[in-house]
Amino acid sequence: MLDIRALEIPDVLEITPRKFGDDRGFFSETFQRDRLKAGGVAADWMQDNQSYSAEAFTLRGLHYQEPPFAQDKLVRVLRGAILDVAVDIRRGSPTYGQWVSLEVTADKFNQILVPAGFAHGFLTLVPDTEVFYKVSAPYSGAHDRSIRFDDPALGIDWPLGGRTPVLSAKDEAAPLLADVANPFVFEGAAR
Ligand SMILES: Cc1cn([C@H]2C[C@H](O)[C@@H](COP(=O)(O)OP(=O)(O)O[C@H]3O[C@@H](C)C(=O)[C@@H](O)[C@H]3O)O2)c(=O)[nH]c1=O
Repeated sequence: MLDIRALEIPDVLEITPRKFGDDRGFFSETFQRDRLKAGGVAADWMQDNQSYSAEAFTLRGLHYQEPPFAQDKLVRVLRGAILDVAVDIRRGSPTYGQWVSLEVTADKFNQILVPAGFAHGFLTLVPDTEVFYKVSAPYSGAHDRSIRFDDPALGIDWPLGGRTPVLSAKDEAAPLLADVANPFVFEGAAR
């Protein structure tokens, strides 16, 4: 069993797998291909990624890979909590340049599905946060792109409370959406 909920941009989904609790703890099928497929999420999952961020207010993003290495991403949190953000960068999309966010946490046990054609990033809300995600295409450094997390054209409301986030050198130097090569074109809603 799987709870699937469309977010404000309906190609972005919150997915919550069933959790079976008992005296020992719990059990859950955190990924089940056919059940996801039945819910409209048919990706050829290719690679699993895990990242650990030591500090709260670590911001990774906004990232995407250009075709033919564009990735759907299915993101969950093993430890800690993040605010996950997806930005629609599909030219011609009715929601082009708009973003959605979702708190994804180990406690909520939820996941977010971010399709290809979206730039993706997250902010850790607590220290020692571990994120685990499946992607539908392998990593290609030559196709990897970043957009500035604070691009004024996007106006993402990161809950930083005036703090400067911990960023990689790559993300620190990232260009604005208007200045990146962006080959994505809207071809209708994914589901
Ligand atoms: C993403 C990735 C990175 N790497 C290497 C490249 C680099 O030396 C090191 C760290 O890479 P990054 O700084 O890009 O890691 P990070 O900033 O965590 O990048 C990730 O951010 C989130 C928001 C995403 O959406 C992911 O797709 C990915 O872009 O790991 C791989 O070998 N395979 C991969 O799939």
